[in-house]
Amino acid sequence: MSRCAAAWAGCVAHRPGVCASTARAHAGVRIAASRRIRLHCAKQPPYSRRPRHLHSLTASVVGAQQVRGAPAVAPANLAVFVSGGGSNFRAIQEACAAGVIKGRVAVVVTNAPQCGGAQYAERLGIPVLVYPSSKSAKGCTPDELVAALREEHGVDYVVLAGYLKLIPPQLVRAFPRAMLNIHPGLLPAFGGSGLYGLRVHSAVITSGARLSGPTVHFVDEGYDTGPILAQVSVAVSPLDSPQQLAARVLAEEHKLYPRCVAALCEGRISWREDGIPIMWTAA
Ligand SMILES: Nc1nc2c(c(=O)[nH]1)N[C@@H](CN(C=O)c1ccc(C(=O)N[C@@H](CCC(=O)O)C(=O)O)cc1)CN2
Ligand SMILES: NCC(=O)N[C@@H]1O[C@H](COP(=O)([O-])[O-])[C@@H](O)[C@H]1O
Repeated sequence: MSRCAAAWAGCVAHRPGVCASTARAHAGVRIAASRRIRLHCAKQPPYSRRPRHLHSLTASVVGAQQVRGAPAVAPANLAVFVSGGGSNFRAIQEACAAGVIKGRVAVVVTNAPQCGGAQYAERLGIPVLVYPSSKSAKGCTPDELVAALREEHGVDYVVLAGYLKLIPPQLVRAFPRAMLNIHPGLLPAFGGSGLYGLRVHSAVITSGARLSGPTVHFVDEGYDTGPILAQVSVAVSPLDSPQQLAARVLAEEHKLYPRCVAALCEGRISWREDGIPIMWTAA
């Protein structure tokens, strides 16, 4: 077994062999009824870099008449990164199962194989990879992780959901404008190294701020410095405990994140010339 395959086997937290890769048929699809979706069509990434599940926008002809309708595209393959309880992962998984997100969770990545998110993935039969390696768990190298996500699992988009380690530059570069994170504060405030989980809520309360809330942003090489996609505000009382504020913010996360991932999978995000993303809703 090659080092890489061995690494893949080694970095599969629960069992070797994973191969849900995707021989997804690209049935001929209908031309998008662009009039139905007010999509500000910014420059799309070059065809070769467009997510595979959006490649197959070809016309299908029924009889003599060309049929026009919403594009029937294959569901996007998602990689979800977790470190803790996994409630955001669960919200995304449930939204995929309900058809709210046109995607499927193809693989989960964690630095903590015993965490609640990884255990939930195992119960659903979703492969779990370990990144990075730690004293207690052998994981992938950055290059092995990129190869596993791209080649083994055919991942189109990466979704960080309570993941607490730095995503390496190799992975950031491999998924341009295709990797999201959710932060439990209103970036750019209350973000960056050392600010995660309850620490964010403690800092907000200590500051006396009266508003907080989740931020969904694209991921770049720094902690919480990528372009912001969406935010929701939550009232803060000076009498709040960090746990009370965390619960209110988390409830909004579970609504906001699936909406953002759905927009990403449906191509309903365009980009301002200066690199600010804009999320559009279907008409
Ligand atoms: N390249 C990127 N990687 C990650 C990002 C990102 O924006 N770019 N976001 C984080 C998630 N996050 C906030 O949303 C975050 C997570 C963790 C930390 C942090 O300070 N971590 C500690 C280690 C914590 C631990 O091991 O328990 C640290 O690095 O010292 C800050 C922000 C995910 N990755
Ligand atoms: N900076 C990263 C960070 O603090 N992420 C936060 O960790 C929690 C994970 O909960 P979950 O594991 O139940 O989804 C969520 O509140 C998420 O915003």
